[in-house]
Amino acid sequence: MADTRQRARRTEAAPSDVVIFGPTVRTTLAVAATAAAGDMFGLPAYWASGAALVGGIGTALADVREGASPAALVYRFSCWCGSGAWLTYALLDTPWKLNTWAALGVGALTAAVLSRIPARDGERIRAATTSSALVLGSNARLAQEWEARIMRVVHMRVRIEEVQRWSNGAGYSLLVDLPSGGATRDRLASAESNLASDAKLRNGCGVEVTKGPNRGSAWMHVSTINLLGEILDYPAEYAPRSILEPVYLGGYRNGAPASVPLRELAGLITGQRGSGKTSLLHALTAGVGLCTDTVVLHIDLNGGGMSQPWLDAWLEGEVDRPPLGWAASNMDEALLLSETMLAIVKDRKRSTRRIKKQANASLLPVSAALPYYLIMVDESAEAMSPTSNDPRVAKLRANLEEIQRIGRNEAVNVIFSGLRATADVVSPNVKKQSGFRVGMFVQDEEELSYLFGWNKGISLDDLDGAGCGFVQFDKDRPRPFKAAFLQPLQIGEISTTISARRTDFDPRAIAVARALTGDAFDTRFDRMRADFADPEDDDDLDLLPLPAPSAPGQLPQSPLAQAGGFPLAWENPNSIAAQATAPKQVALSAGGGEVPEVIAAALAVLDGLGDDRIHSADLAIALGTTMDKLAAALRPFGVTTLPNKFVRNGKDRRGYDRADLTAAAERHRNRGGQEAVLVGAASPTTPPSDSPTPPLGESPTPPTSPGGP
Ligand SMILES: Nc1ncnc2c1ncn2[C@@H]1O[C@H](COP(=O)(O)OP(=O)(O)OP(=O)(O)O)[C@@H](O)[C@H]1O
Repeated sequence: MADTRQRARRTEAAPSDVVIFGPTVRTTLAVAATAAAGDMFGLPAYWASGAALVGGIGTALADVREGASPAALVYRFSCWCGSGAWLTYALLDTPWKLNTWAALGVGALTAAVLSRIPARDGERIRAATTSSALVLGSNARLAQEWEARIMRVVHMRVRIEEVQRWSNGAGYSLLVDLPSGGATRDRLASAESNLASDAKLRNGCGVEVTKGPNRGSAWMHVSTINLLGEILDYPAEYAPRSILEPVYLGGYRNGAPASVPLRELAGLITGQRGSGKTSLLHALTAGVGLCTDTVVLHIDLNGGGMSQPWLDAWLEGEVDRPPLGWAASNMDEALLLSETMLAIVKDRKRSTRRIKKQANASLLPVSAALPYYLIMVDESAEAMSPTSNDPRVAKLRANLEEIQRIGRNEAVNVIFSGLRATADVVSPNVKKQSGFRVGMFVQDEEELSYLFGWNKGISLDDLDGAGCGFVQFDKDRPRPFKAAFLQPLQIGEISTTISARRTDFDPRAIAVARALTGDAFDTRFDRMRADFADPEDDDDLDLLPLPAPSAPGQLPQSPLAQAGGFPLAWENPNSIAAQATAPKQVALSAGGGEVPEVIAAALAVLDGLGDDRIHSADLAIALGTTMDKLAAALRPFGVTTLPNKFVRNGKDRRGYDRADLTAAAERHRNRGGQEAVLVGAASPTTPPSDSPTPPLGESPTPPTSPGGP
């Protein structure tokens, strides 16, 4: 179909005979007229040779600059030499002889016949463009400009076969035909950065070279508007899917979705602190968790930050089970998890032979009844460091590496995430086994080289701060991308969706786990609850400072919008308009005065929403705290969640009622702030009643910037 279209365009654009022969006839008449006039006025013959030589050299230089093909260059130079030679001869003798005019006629005919050679140069570029006359002109110019640029920078005489403008307006792609003689795509790719600088692209924009339709061709993607500086919201569309489909990570510069085929590819994610690794792990947890044939397991030995937001709704009793099949936040639990999963992989190798045979598949067919397990390991240094002296670390590392090595077919996969790809964080084996690699933003280009190898031509200038990175699949070149961003409120939403519909460990895996661990497998959720829940008896909770809601001016502004209303243009992987899921911005109503700050803030949130009820998760997010802490802060004032769930935004959950909050404020006023005094007395850190209380979520010292420019 595409071929047919292209052929049709070529036919449309083919120059007519009039177009080809016209210039030849005009040039011949001009040469004849010059000869006649020169003869009449006695013009010396050397003027003719000199003018022809200068004209020939000038045309050849212009052709080289514009990247004309060698054949076209030789043709045009020969035309100048032929005309010059004839004119010189005619002026030396006389043009008024039959043989002399006949020689000019033969020369003109030869030139006309061969004139298709240079015409083909323009033809192929015109053929590559769309039918719009306006676009045709600019695309042809663009093609010529890049042919000349590649000649100048890479010394390759390429042909641009096709120009495709991106529908989001942020750049274009060029189909490059490499010259014969063994020129490789890699040579072109290694000059990506040089080409971007020659083209004077804006900061954050760049050139990317990817595979073309054959080995002698390449696609060159040129971004002219920096989409990586934009926030890309995770799509608010949670339809059930399968791990056999690629999992959505974010977007490439041209707005196309960046997705990873995780059924068979193990992964490694690196990036300095604050680069957006955890956010990317959230996107992966969401993408894999929403599949109906998967179970996600987390290991995070550095405080469990990766798992916490996913477990909050379950810890608050909003759902009956966690969205994660297992989450380990300490070494003992991680060891138990890794040993269990290793035993499951080994058992699957034996027990699933018949299933594979029946399905006539070499790869284990996964389903809700026989799920795929993904183990995600955050902060790998704690879990995996080959230089650690702790024998438990060595054991955990050995287990996870073995699972990664042998678990592909059996559908048990591992993704590691760490600060660096150096041997002190992950062993070289993990790097080798990981067919899916991500290098998030770093300050030092060397860090990317540890992961992707040296001399890959990738440059930090291609990235634009936290959330940006390079992604590589197998041996493909690393490509810049922007990870999709999940706000805590959206994690809460997705976690309840996953909890409600995810599959569970298959019966055979449960039997293996029980045989290995005894009760420990069945009681893992109890331990998770103990590890991840907030302490119940924290008397300071009601004194938590209230958050200062961000004013709209503090929200990140789209540079595209600033630049003149250019529409934000990330393609939605599900072709469904993504909805922004940022927490609602609310203004604190005045009059906290005698009313406890937490009650005043909750009422302000309801005012902002224009509603009388709010789900606990939504209120906690709006106040920048957890549901546990919020419940504990409201309890002393007699405010608890309503006994029954209610529906908001299509979700049926528990939450708070405005009437309870107003009644609490009233009671508090009438009692002269008695509850606060009682609660506050428990803590020596209680501020005096007349000192201004900092807002909930705001720390006494301002948090430092998360790194990255
Ligand atoms: N995809 C993204 N889009 C926009 N901003 C992002 C994105 N990812 C991260 N950020 C910003 O960067 C901050 C740090 O992100 P994150 O916590 O994921 O980094 P990290 O690499 O895991 O850091 P650490 O190692 O310290 O935990 C976030 O709070 C957010 O402000």
